[in-house]
This record gives sequence, C-alpha cells and structure tokens, in this order.
Amino acid sequence: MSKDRIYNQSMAKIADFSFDAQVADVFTDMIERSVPGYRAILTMIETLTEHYAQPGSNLYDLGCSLGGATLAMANGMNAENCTIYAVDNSSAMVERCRKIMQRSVHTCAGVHIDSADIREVEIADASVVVLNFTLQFIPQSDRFQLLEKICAGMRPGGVLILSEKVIFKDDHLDELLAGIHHDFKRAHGYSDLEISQKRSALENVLIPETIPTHRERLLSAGFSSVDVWFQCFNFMSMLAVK
Ligand SMILES: Nc1ncnc2c1ncn2[C@@H]1O[C@H](C[S@+](CC[C@H]([NH3+])C(=O)[O-])CC(=O)[O-])[C@@H](O)[C@H]1O
Ligand SMILES: O=C(O)C(=O)Cc1ccccc1
Repeated sequence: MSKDRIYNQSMAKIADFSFDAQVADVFTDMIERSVPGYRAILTMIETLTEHYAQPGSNLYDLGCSLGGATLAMANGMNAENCTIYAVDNSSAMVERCRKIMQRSVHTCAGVHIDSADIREVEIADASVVVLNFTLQFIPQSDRFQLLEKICAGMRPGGVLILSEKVIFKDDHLDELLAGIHHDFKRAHGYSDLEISQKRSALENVLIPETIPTHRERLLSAGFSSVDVWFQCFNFMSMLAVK
C-alpha cells in the first residue's frame, strides 16, 4: 500500500482537495490514518449487510472510492440473488476499484462498478445502501433530494448506513474533538504541516454538519428509525431504517 505524503512539503498555494490519481494511489493509507474507526466501520458494514440484505434485492455503495465498503458488503452477503452497485464519479478511483475487485474473484460476481454522479444514479429495490463518508462532499443544497431518492428506492425494512465527519453545536466540544482528531493524525505519522495543509485543501470541499442535522434530514426524507450506531471523536455512522 503506498504511503500518503501528498501534503508533506510546504505548498505556496493549496488547491482544493480532489479525488484525482495522486489521491487514489494512496487512498487506503490516507483514510486509515485519517479517519478514526474506519476499519471498525467496514467490519460492521459486513455484519449489517448479513442482517439487512434481502433476497433478490439491490445493494448500493455510493461514493465507493477503492471499494472498501463494497468488499465488506460482498463478504457479509448471505442472501440469494443480490446485486451490489458500487458508484463513484472519480475515474481514478473507479479504474483502481475495478482492478481491486477483479483480484477478489470470489466476491466479484454480482458486483457492478459504475463511474457516475450518485445524484444521477437510479436507486431501485434496495435493501442496503451505504454512504460511507460521501455525503459530506455533496453540496448541502443537494443532500435532502439525494436522501429522499435513496429512501424512495428502498424496500421497507431496508437500511441506509450513513458515515460522516461531524461538527458540534457546543464550541468547546467542537474544538476539543477536532483537536483530538488532529492528535490521532499526528499519532499516525502526519506532521503539523501535513495536517494544516490538508485542512486548507478540504475547507470548501468537505462540509460537515451536526448529528441532529443529519438525524432530522433523514427523518424528513422518509426514514422511520434513525440513530447513531458508531462514534469516535468527530466521526460517526448512523443507521436509517425505512
Ligand atoms: N457526486 C458524487 N458522485 C459520486 N461519487 C462522489 C461524488 N462526490 C464525491 N464522490 C466520491 O466520494 C468518495 C468519498 S471517500 C469514500 C470512502 C469509501 N466510501 C470507503 O468506504 O472507502 C471519503 C473520504 O475521502 O473521506 C470519493 O471517492 C469521491 O470521488
Ligand atoms: O483527513 C481528514 O482530516 C479528514 O477529515 C478525513 C478525510 C480522509 C480522506 C480524504 C478526505 C478526508
């Protein structure tokens, strides 16, 4: 696995973060060293898929990157005749994701990898939908419509797994948890320069919201039961059951 050194030299101008080839090449290392609980969440996506996948239904991994969650869904799949759709609009990610899936021969049957904008993708007959750290990159004005479309395309009893970086209304708690997240990154080998340059690159690209904002929007979008099932510092994952 290639090591993420993208922000380790001082940059005169910091461009907006994008999911290009440079990021795709180091993405697994980047997300594992940046997101507390990322591996634990993937393991639980496997368990949740075992629980929620319904025979003959579709499963979606929206914003799949290199397919970490796609593989977890494929591994957890024990229902018959299901199809997994993994979607990302970064061609660099999709190319690499296809290669990774081909290497996992036993899981590639029934997995389709599509290069598309998740706002344009049809969701139909779904039992499990995953947005693992993807909604935070969608313009805020488009988030409700996307969640409404997902809910409308789901079977009753189906589940959406929504993982996000979050902010907190309480300023003290917000600064505290953001600071602890930086400590986590430092403990995983990132320098203060890398942390601060990446923070600038993400500033207008990754827009986190509060947990109550997510909860209320999911309920308005049509989900009937919504709550957090995992949290580590300012990263969390929610379940939304239709
Ligand atoms: N409109 C869009 N349409 C499609 N894809 C998009 C869009 N906007 C952003 N993306 C894609 O969403 C992914 C977000 S990363 C997901 C990790 C993965 N889920 C994982 O479990 O490893 C999270 C992170 O980097 O923090 C990137 O691959 C983008 O190209
Ligand atoms: O690195 C960060 O600070 C993050 O918030 C997580 C992240 C992980 C991978 C790509 C973009 C953001």
